[in-house]
Amino acid sequence: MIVFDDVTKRYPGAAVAVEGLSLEAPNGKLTVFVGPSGCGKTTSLRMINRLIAPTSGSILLDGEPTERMDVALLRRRIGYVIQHAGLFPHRTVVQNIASTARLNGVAKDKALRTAHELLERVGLTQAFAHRYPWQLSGGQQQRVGVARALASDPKFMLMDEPFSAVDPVVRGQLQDEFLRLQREIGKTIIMVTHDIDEALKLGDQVAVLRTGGKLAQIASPRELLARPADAFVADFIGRDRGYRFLSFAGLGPSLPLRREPVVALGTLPEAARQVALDRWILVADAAGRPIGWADLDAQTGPLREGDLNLSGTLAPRDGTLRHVLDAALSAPSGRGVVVDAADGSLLGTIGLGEIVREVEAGRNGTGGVA
Ligand SMILES: Nc1ncnc2c1ncn2[C@@H]1O[C@H](COP(=O)(O)OP(=O)(O)OP(=O)(O)O)[C@@H](O)[C@H]1O
Repeated sequence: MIVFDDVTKRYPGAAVAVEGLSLEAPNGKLTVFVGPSGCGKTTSLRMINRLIAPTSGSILLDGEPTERMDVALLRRRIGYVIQHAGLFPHRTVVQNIASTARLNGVAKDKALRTAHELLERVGLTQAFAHRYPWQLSGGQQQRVGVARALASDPKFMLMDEPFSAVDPVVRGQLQDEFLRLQREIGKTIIMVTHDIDEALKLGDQVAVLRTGGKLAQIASPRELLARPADAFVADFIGRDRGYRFLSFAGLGPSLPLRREPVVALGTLPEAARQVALDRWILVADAAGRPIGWADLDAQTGPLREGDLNLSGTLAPRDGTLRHVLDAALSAPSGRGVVVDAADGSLLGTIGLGEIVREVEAGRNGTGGVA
C-alpha cells in the first residue's frame, strides 16, 4: 500500500503545488490521480519515488516511510512509466526493456530472456525485439515503456500520462490491453491523467485533485459518478455523467433479449419479408455472426453485401448497458444487436424501451443492472 500522510510541496518562489494530501492506494489496485492542469498530479507522483522531495508530511510504502529509505533501493522497488515512454534512443527494444532488470543486478542473459517474454505480454511480437525506438510507432513505444517498468517485477508502479501521446484509437487499445494485463499481474499502481474518461475506465479508485494540490474526492468511479462530493467534482466529471454511469451497469441475466430473425446474403426480398419483424432484416454469415441490416423497403434483388447498412454497433453479452444502448441507438432498426463475446454469434436484440426498463429496474434495485 502507498500512503500519503499530510503531504505538502511548496516550490521556492511559487504557490503551493500540493497541500496536505492524505490518501491510501491499496495493494493490487489501480489508483488514478486526475484533475485540471497544474493541480499537482505529477508533483504528487514524483514525490513517491523521491524525484521530488516533499516540504512536509510523509509517504509510506507498505508502512515504511520513504524518506528513511535508500533512494536507489526505493526506485528499484517502483516501476516508472512516463509520457512518450522515455526510451533510450541508442538501445534496441529488448535492451531497453532489460535495462531496469540490469540496474537491479540481474545477469545480462536472464534480463534479455525476460525482456523477450515481456515483449509479448505487452502485445508486441519478437519482430520488434531488435528495432530501435525511432523505428516504432508512438503506441509501440508506450508498450515498450510499460514492459521496461515491469522488467524488474516491481510491486509498485507509477505511471504519468502513459497513454496520452497516441491517437484516441490506439489509446483505447492500450488502455484495454493494460486493464487485461493488470488483471493478471495485480500491481499496486498510481497513474496520473488529465483525462476523466481514462480515469473512470482504468481506476479502481479515482482521486480528484483541485488546483493547489488539494484532494477534492477519492472514490470508486461508480461512486464518483453517482455522488460527486461538490460542484467542482461534478463539473470536472462533466455533463455526460448520467450516460457514463451506464458503463458501470452490466447486462443482467434477466436482460430481455428478443429472438431476431436472420437471413443469409443472397436471400430474395420476398423470402426475407416472410420472416422479418419489420422493414429491417438482419443478415448474418454461416456462423451466425451478424453482418449488417438490410432495408426491405429499398431492396429489389437478392441481398448483397453492398446493400447492407453497417451503422449498428454490436454489444457483447458480457458488456455494459452503455454498449447495448449504443448498439440500439446506432442500429437503423432501433434494435441493439447482442452477440456472444467469444465467437461473435448473434444472441438476440434489445429495443430502446427494454434498455430503459433495465435502467429503471437497476435504480429500484429490482432488476439485473449490476
Ligand atoms: N520546479 C518547479 N518550480 C516551481 N513550480 C513548479 C515546479 N514544478 C511544478 N510547479 C508548479 O506546481 C504546480 C503543480 O505542477 P504539476 O506539474 O504537479 O501539475 P500537474 O497537475 O501534473 O499538471 P499538468 O496536468 O499540466 O501536467 C503548478 O502550478 C506548477 O506550475
